[in-house]
Amino acid sequence: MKPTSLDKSKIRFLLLEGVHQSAIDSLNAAGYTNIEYLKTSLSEDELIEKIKDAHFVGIRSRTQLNEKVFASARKLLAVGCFCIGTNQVDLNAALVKGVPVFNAPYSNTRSVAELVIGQIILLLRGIPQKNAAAHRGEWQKHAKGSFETRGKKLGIVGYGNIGSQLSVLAESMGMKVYLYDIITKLPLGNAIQVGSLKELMETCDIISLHVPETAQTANMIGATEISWMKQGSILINASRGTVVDIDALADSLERNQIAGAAIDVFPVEPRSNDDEFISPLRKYDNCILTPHIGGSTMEAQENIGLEVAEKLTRYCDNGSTQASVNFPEVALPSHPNMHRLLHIHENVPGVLSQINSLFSDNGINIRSQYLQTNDKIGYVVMDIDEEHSDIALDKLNSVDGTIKCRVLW
Ligand SMILES: NC(=O)C1=CN([C@@H]2O[C@H](COP(=O)(O)OP(=O)(O)OC[C@H]3O[C@@H](n4cnc5c(N)ncnc54)[C@H](O)[C@@H]3O)[C@@H](O)[C@H]2O)C=CC1
Ligand SMILES: O=C(O)CCC(=O)C(=O)O
Repeated sequence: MKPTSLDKSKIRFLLLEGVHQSAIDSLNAAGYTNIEYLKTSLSEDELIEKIKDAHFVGIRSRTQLNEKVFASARKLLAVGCFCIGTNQVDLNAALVKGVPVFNAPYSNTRSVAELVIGQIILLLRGIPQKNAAAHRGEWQKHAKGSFETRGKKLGIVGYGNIGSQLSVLAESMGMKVYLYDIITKLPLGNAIQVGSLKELMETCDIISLHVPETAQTANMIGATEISWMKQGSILINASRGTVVDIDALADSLERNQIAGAAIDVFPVEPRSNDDEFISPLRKYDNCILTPHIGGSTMEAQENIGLEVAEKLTRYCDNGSTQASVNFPEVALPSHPNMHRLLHIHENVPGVLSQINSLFSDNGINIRSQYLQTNDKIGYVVMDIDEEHSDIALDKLNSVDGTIKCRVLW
């Protein structure tokens, strides 16, 4: 097998936040062994230092890849988010630097949905309080405030991959499912889409949040929205910490307006397992607090490791950007016996014609050409004969608006 243009042993991966061993195994199997593996995330300063030499960086939800960090990422080719959410990455800063970002949009969705089902059962039975009391030596044997899930109304905010799976699981236990989403959805089973968040919050016994972190979802559930909830209802958040105003939730628990809550994600989360978790919710026994582990099962983490490592490998070996969250998507066939040029450029008029003229002026025959653009950048891939590779790369680097350029063989 011929090597790729960059010697694989020199391609450096920085994997943070203890991504699953399956990612390392997959990269090794593809010939990538230059891997720095850390169990924790890094502070901005540490990250700026480490990322300087990395061609690929793999993170989970804690590592913040902002514009300042990208500015020092001189060699960075791509980012792998070993999770669903990509809000921790400045996707635009990555884009304009010519760095595609990949994630794993499905692998942990079932794990989150299952956790929420468990939380609903526990909260409806008042188990968190009874459990805490038993640990203190108290015996609270009574049925007051304990309910079955059957017949209860579950309101799902954000009916995507997680919300819709939760819907199916909840219906199988006899719950009535309502949903609110900014997009008209095909409700699964007998679920009913309602027209407003207010209607959902006023109707349901349990509200579970499954929206991404966006400008629109920031503090989406504040004091006003919580005041719409029925007396004795339940709030669950396994989406992002920015979605719920924690002080407003604490106030509602303090006043016993809602019967309980389960919160997996927080506006500020400890950077490592050695740091203290600080939250006003700690004092409420009827609030299940989990350390952002909605998607943390062995099955999900193993699958995520494989999925994202494969996406990074495919981009490195073949140039394919399929399923990237920020980049023009180009799905590429293999390129046996040819050299492949990857050119990322600012999306301004005339780049392609400049490339084509430079190539024709220099007798470079383009065997195949693929182009995709978005509003900011263009990504053109060309397969050419080996003998023209050096001159072609040289010419491509002289094209106005070039952001990044490399060759694969
Ligand atoms: N706790 C954990 O460990 C995990 C948390 N997550 C979080 O869960 C989120 C949801 O995941 P998926 O279901 O896979 O995402 P998804 O993209 O499949 O679904 C999100 C849904 O929310 C809807 N939505 C967006 N903005 C909205 C708004 N303002 N109001 C109402 N609906 C809105 C979208 O239309 C979409 O249907 C992720 O973005 C991630 O932040 C994901 C995995 C694990
Ligand atoms: O496992 C993680 O670190 C984060 C999981 C998550 O929140 C996600 O997949 O979006």
